[in-house]
Amino acid sequence: MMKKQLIIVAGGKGLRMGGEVPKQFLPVNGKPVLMLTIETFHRFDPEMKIILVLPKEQQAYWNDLCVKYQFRILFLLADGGETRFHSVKNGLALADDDGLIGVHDGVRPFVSQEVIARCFDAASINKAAIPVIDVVETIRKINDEQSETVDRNNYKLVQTPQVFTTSLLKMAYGQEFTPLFTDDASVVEAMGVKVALVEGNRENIKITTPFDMIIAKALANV
Ligand SMILES: Nc1ccn([C@@H]2O[C@H](COP(=O)(O)OP(=O)(O)OP(=O)(O)O)[C@@H](O)[C@H]2O)c(=O)n1
Ligand SMILES: C[C@](O)(CO)[C@H](O)COP(=O)(O)O
Repeated sequence: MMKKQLIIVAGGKGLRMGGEVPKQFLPVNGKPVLMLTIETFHRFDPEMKIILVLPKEQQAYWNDLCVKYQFRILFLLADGGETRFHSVKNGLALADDDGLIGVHDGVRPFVSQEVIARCFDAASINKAAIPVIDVVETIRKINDEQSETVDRNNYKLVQTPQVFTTSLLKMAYGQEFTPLFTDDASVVEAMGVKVALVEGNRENIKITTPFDMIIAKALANV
């Protein structure tokens, strides 16, 4: 079996959430979101090496939270960067060179064990795998002043964890940044590598806005 590593990115500003406390530290079910996310992956594989990316200025607060909540899962800490791309790159610098590596948003605590397994299994065969779900609403494309309905069957919503062979991801993150790199698959694809799609889970929301916190609290009680 291939060795597994994981980068959890929580280095963003959370501007769309707003508020004083960064969204990854907001409590859901009595615990900071980020702890729920880390626990989910530790449950999947307690041997997995976890690299957590956090803004430098939040690291002391996080360490205090770990003491307060008696959080015992081990992780390495890397500094957040200017964009998600730069945060992942900082995390990758602490990763070993071999095996598989996943990248997961710290604010997606509800990824299922089945989806994590599916992503790692597919990546062990295809080198690159990401979870996606169907679009459940009609999509409209805006063209200047006009707009038109497009066929939603041509689109998928993309989630994390996005899993790759570590050698491939390290090579991909050696490329120069472009704003089109909004996830890890887009970075790998820029090298001409095909990414396999596996089924994600609808609960695997990215907690982005205050509305998502309402959903998160409801999901935690299901
Ligand atoms: N410079 C950045 C930007 C984003 N992220 C992480 O990437 C994930 C997805 O980003 P998103 O949820 O959209 O977070 P923010 O960029 O923080 O949100 P916003 O755009 O509202 O400021 C989050 O876990 C976020 O912390 C990161 O590690 N470093
Ligand atoms: C990586 C991601 O979660 C895939 O859906 C997403 O692109 C990150 O969110 P952002 O708003 O683009 O930072």
